[in-house]
Amino acid sequence: MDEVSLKKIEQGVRMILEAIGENPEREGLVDTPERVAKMYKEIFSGLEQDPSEFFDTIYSEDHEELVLVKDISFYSMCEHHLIPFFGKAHIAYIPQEGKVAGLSKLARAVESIASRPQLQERMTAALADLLMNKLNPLGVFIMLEAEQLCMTMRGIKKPGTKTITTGARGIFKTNDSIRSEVLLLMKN
Ligand SMILES: Nc1nc2c(ncn2[C@@H]2O[C@H](COP(=O)(O)OP(=O)(O)OP(=O)(O)O)[C@@H](O)[C@H]2O)c(=O)[nH]1
Ligand SMILES: [Zn+2]
Repeated sequence: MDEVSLKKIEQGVRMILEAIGENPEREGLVDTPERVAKMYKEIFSGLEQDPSEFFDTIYSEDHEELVLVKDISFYSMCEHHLIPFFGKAHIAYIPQEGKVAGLSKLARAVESIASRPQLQERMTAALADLLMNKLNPLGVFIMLEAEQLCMTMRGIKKPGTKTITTGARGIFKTNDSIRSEVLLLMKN
């Protein structure tokens, strides 16, 4: 995000503050537009990234069994209301042809795909498709569990509700016992 874009955000935030009846020049708020612009640059940084690059280096490892990284925490921004949804991502795949990703790259992909205006379903599918494309595994299974603040702190106001989304590809779509196994491991 360049200087011009940051200034645009600052102007927008100043207008919002005025519109809600606040004084953007008062001491506590005077630096707020600049802070918010910096914050947006950070939390939307995924828009300037291509998460597929995290999988340009893959390892050759003779492991054709399940790999599961669970409880990857994430924060994203609901694109309908621009307030956060946040929770945990669980990522499972079964490599084939010895193609294995560095484990941290799975968490980097979550971070990058979360760091843009998002919907939980799209984020889930994007992770599943990314791993299918880059690793060509036997299958991928993604689960995201999140609290959507637009449902809990405003609107219908149902604190404690959680949204769970899954994305199954390859063998996880066709083989019930492998799917059950991964679901059990994710929920334990
Ligand atoms: N499917 C899906 N819906 C989402 C997600 N995040 C927010 N929403 C929903 O997007 C919808 C937007 O509905 P609108 O009627 O356009 O907006 P609204 O008047 O603010 O709706 P309420 O939230 O019901 O007050 C709401 O039902 C939200 O719960 C998401 O990640 N996935
Ligand atoms: Zn929302």
